[in-house]
Amino acid sequence: MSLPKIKTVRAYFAGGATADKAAAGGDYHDQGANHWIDDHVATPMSKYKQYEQSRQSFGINVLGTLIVEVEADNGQTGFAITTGGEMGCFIVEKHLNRFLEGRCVSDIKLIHDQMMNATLYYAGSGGLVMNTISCVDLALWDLFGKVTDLPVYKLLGGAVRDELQFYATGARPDLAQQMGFIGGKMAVQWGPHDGDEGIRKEVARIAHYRESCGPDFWLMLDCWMSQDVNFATKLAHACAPYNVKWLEECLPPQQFEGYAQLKQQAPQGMLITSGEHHGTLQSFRTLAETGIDILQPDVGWCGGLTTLVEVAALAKSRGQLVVPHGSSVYSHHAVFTFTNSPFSEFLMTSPDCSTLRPQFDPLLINEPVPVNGRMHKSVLDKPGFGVELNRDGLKRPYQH
Ligand SMILES: C[C@H](O)[C@H](O)[C@@H](O)[C@@H](O)C(=O)O
Ligand SMILES: [Mg+2]
Repeated sequence: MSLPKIKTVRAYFAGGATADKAAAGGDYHDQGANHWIDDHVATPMSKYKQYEQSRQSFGINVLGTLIVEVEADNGQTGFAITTGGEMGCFIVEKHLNRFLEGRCVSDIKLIHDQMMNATLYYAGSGGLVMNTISCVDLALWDLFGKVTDLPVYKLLGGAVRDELQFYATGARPDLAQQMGFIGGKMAVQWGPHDGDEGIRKEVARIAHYRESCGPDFWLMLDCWMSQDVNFATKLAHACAPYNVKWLEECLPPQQFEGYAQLKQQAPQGMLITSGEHHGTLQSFRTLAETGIDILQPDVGWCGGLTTLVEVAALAKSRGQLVVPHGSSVYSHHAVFTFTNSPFSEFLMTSPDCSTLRPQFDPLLINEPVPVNGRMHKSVLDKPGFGVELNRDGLKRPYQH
């Protein structure tokens, strides 16, 4: 089978700080008003009163969505979206394009290695540049699937299970349970600056949902880098009587020693997890060595599908789980092929968690959502990642 070459790459953005209104999509924090995802979620900025109520107030949604489209010389195209916006467009069109154009559509790993090494001098181990590289990598996998007429999960070696089960992230674990999810993860709302009263408030909320959801429904807390080891340890022990399954991302990404300490100090049986804001295989190796239980890379932020596959193998070698941060079809295809990913995340993007809105709505056409908390592999049986791009309102700020 002679494969086409890559003719060009184009980068667009939607939403973000230069847009006149919230646009959601890949930057799913870029929501309108009165949305659970921006309602007093604890963050490292919460100690500053003016930034305590809303993450948008400190700029969580300034980047907006980056859309990368790769066109082959036979006219077929692949695309992907992530958090990255206009600045990501510059990196794609003015730097990364040189590693793609002229290459065979199957040269995904070579292109990935060159993008990672060529940006080392300004990328560090995560953030905008890693998001951008991830988006290019995902677009290349989508194109490869379109050209070979295969879904990405089959390109990766095929499914190890017929059905995937999901927990839901949102403000209403009770509604998630009614929708058939296996668990509900809530965003922590209080942090170290709130002291023991903050812990009491978190525990009261957990106690309420334990009461309404019964003894076995999974309840988790997502701490979004907002804590220190002492607060996280105290919160973990205070929540233990309510069978909280895991505490997630208690500390900033670089505090590897803190994660190791927290894992040691956490109650027996409670899982400690992190990873969504880590990038590069090397960072995940260091994170895995802290001994935490679940690695949670975001495939649109960690280095792409090429990196996610490597992280999953690393975790598997250590008996650790890899449960990617919610990233819709971009992680579903991978998770179906990982033996150490027994479940995955569905992130509620409806404002009150009462409906199953696709995570990257409105940018992905035919974006699937779990039915009764599950998804059969056949849902993904379309070429590439199986979604099409809604081009309304996209802007291409740079050409090359
Ligand atoms: C709910 C959390 O605060 C984040 O908004 C969420 O995107 C992420 O941490 C998650 O695990 O879903
Ligand atoms: Mg999280």
